[in-house]
Amino acid sequence: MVGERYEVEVGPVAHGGGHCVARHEGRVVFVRHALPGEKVIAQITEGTTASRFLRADAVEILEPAKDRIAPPCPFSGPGKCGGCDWQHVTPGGQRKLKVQVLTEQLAKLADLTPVEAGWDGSVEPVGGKLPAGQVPAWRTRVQYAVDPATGKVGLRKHRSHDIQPIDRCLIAAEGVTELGVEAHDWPGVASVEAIAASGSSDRQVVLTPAPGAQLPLVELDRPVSISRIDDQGNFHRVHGRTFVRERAVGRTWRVSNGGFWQIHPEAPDTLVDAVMDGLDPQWGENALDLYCGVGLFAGALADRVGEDGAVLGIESGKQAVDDARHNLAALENVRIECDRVETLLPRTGITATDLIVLDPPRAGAGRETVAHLAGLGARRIAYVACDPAALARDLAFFREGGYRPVSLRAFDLFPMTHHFECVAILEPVGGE
Ligand SMILES: C[S@@+](CC[C@H](N)C(=O)[O-])C[C@H]1O[C@@H](n2cnc3c(N)ncnc32)[C@H](O)[C@@H]1O
Repeated sequence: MVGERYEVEVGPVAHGGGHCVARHEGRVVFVRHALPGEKVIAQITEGTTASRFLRADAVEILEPAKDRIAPPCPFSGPGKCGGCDWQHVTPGGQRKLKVQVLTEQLAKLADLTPVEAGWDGSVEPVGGKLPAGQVPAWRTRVQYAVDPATGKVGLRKHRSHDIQPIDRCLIAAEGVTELGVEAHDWPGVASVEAIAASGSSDRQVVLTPAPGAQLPLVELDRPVSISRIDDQGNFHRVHGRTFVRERAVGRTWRVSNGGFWQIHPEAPDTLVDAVMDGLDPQWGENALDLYCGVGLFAGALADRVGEDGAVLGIESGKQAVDDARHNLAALENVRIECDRVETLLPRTGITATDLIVLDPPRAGAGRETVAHLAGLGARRIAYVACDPAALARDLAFFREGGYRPVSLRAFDLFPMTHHFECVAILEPVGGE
């Protein structure tokens, strides 16, 4: 089957892999590099005659959609780099696809229309609208793979360990490009993560050595800190600092190796603004910041609830907790606990709070955690989500707990890919 080609009519975009749904002889085919409404030649990339569904790449476009453009990136296309899904789509067209995905996930998993979710049905562009064919350079963290045969970096192909060699990533932030990682040889290295902090000149590379190899001497085009990851996933300083300083929401944030920080430079301010607008924290209120990372939302909440209020952050990453405590050390009304939310919440003894922010990983918070949160009687809850399916599932659980979304916003914080970020504000059903 793999390698066979069929003419198909392309149906709607599907959640998750940057692909659209088509059918061949009754069987679903997930087609990448296609757009809804197109007629294409799809070449099968995965599946057998026994598979429930097939995967394919659109290798020839017979009838193009009006949102199709020539991919500006030479490394994008069938069988090439798996990093971007939608280089072949206008910026507006990409946001339309994201709108369709969110609409479908809300309907399917939460039984909500956009209006019922408090959503205006748009995915908001971030950082200004760009004309078709121009690519925003937004990725402040890029994970390169190294080809062991050549020592040159590249990016992984879609659903593959194979590497597409590259000499430039168009979505990489200027600070990452300036490091010149692509121009160097990396013998003995399995992967290179390049980080360019926003609002500071901190630059860092994190190297994963190939098994049994010695790290090479690294000389890049500008000063850079270097760390390495051992085979247990622990970070070690090689040169310079083991953290970068990011600037956002009026503060400087220490983010150590392995700690979470939003990749788009405008994401922290965009998301904090959306959460604070939605929650409208009042002086003296108590708030929870769950899955708090290095303390982004906790800091903003603490400023607003003031010394009469209190904020508790919970985060499971030990290094992120150290960073959060360091970043917010000047705020006496903030406490950060290191544990898993689902483990710690039932043990905190907290039975009520005014406000909750939760920003869980892709899997979402899940039924039990949501049920616990719904029992705390919060006036408002802000749910920050990087996966629309997990958001929709958790919104359905919140409904069981007596909460409904009163507003939902979606932000195009990962242009050229199928990813986007949402902020939902929930209130108890029945109001105040
Ligand atoms: C999407 S990030 C959000 C971080 C932070 N709110 C921010 O915007 O910078 C999710 C965070 O949750 C943490 N995490 C993952 N699973 C967790 C769990 N079960 N309990 C607590 N924290 C968890 C991760 O380490 C990560 O820092």
